[in-house]
Amino acid sequence: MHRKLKAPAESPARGADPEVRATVTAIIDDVRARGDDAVRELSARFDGWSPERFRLGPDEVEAIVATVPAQVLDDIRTVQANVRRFAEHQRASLRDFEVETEPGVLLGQRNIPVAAAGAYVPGGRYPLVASAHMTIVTAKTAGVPRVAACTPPIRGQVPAATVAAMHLAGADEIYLLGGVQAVAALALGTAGIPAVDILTGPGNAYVAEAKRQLFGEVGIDLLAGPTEILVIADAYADPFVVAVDLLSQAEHGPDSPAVLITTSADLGRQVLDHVARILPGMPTRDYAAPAWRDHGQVIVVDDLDAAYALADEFAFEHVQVLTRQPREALERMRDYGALFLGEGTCVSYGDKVIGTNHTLPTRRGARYTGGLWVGRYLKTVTYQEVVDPAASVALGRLCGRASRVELFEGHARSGDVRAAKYAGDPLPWADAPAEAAPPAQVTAEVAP
Ligand SMILES: NC(=O)c1ccc[n+]([C@@H]2O[C@H](COP(=O)([O-])OP(=O)(O)OC[C@H]3O[C@@H](n4cnc5c(N)ncnc54)[C@H](O)[C@@H]3O)[C@@H](O)[C@H]2O)c1
Ligand SMILES: [Zn+2]
Repeated sequence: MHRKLKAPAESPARGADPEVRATVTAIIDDVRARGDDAVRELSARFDGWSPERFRLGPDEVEAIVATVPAQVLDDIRTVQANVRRFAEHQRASLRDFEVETEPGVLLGQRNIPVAAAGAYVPGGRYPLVASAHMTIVTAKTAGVPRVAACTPPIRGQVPAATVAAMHLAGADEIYLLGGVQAVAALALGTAGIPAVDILTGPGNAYVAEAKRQLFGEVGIDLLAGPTEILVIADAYADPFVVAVDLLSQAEHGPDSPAVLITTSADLGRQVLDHVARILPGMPTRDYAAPAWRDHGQVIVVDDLDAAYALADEFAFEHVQVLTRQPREALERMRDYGALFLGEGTCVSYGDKVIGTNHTLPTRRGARYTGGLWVGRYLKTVTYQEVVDPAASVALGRLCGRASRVELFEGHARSGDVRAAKYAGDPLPWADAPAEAAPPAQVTAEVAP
């Protein structure tokens, strides 16, 4: 049982809205057909930006980095070190291995970095400096040799701190280009922007939909669309902190939902009061106010069991747990992009500084994936070798029988020839090809 102290004005978005889907298809088709000419026109139309070249040369990068204050550069280095350290631990958790599963049978696994990754760094509303760390540092930690990074100009201006972060993260190519046209160019390749093998990074609904439509022709990390926050709080939580944290994510954009699930109706009411008081004075209220009005919710539940169960149904990108025993959520919850345990941390730490990746699944993608991590830039591939002829004979006979059950005579013969070569098994089909009987299908009558 639960009741809503504040219901959303709009039901939560699931999947792309048809207008976004159609716009994105048209842009991708245009880039596919006309390459760089289309990219230039689209960038002019959506971002008022159509330079001779979208790629920044080394001198331009150097000049832009030189305009960034030293403290900002220092902080970028500190945060990138945090992201790199965590990514290195993740990399170390992935092993290449080879096992002898039976005498003479060697099976192995290797993790191979993709050759080229595209890193999308959002910048429509805010210069998302931190996204550069998340995609580029992580790709480089995985060992990706070529990382091509894109970010849009912001209202015709070069986002200098973002470019500095891209450069310090180790991007091999930096393009001032955003939106669907950037994603399509990276995925499909143009004369000026060579294609990549995987596209990664967060973005608005258009960018996320573009990745969805291009998936297959190019790899993607996950659909990391408009940010979501869900707070689980009991009577122990500080309602002021809860209100501040909910609004911290509502400011991402008017389509960013913020949801509180609480066991305390009293806390819920206090949070609503604080929000009403703080929101009008927020410099980012143009985004945060409609986000809260249309997508904000405060839900009261009977107990924490109900809170965890309901939170799993939301399967939100960020889940912050402000309860007496926050670590309990580790055992109790299944569906979230990232968990933030206790008052000592918050989603903003994850977004900006702490070192876990902020590129996370939205719109219930957390049911089937976690966020971006070093493993996304690696392909886990397998190999095999049989070094004992006796083992190949046993496998060859097994393969012959197993393949004939499936009526795959050609597959069966690859097993037969090895059993013949190493153990002298007869090859009736080779000696008398015309007389070989067709295999009998294994079927059963099923009573109606
Ligand atoms: N899920 C995550 O991990 C995560 C992390 C950080 C940020 N985000 C999200 O990233 C998003 C960033 O969005 P943003 O808009 O600021 O930057 P963005 O870079 O994603 O998108 C800006 C681009 O969108 C294109 N665009 C805008 N309106 C368009 C239209 N009507 N038709 C076609 N193209 C259009 C423009 O080309 C522009 O360059 C936010 O929604 C934020 O919540 C998500
Ligand atoms: Zn955020």
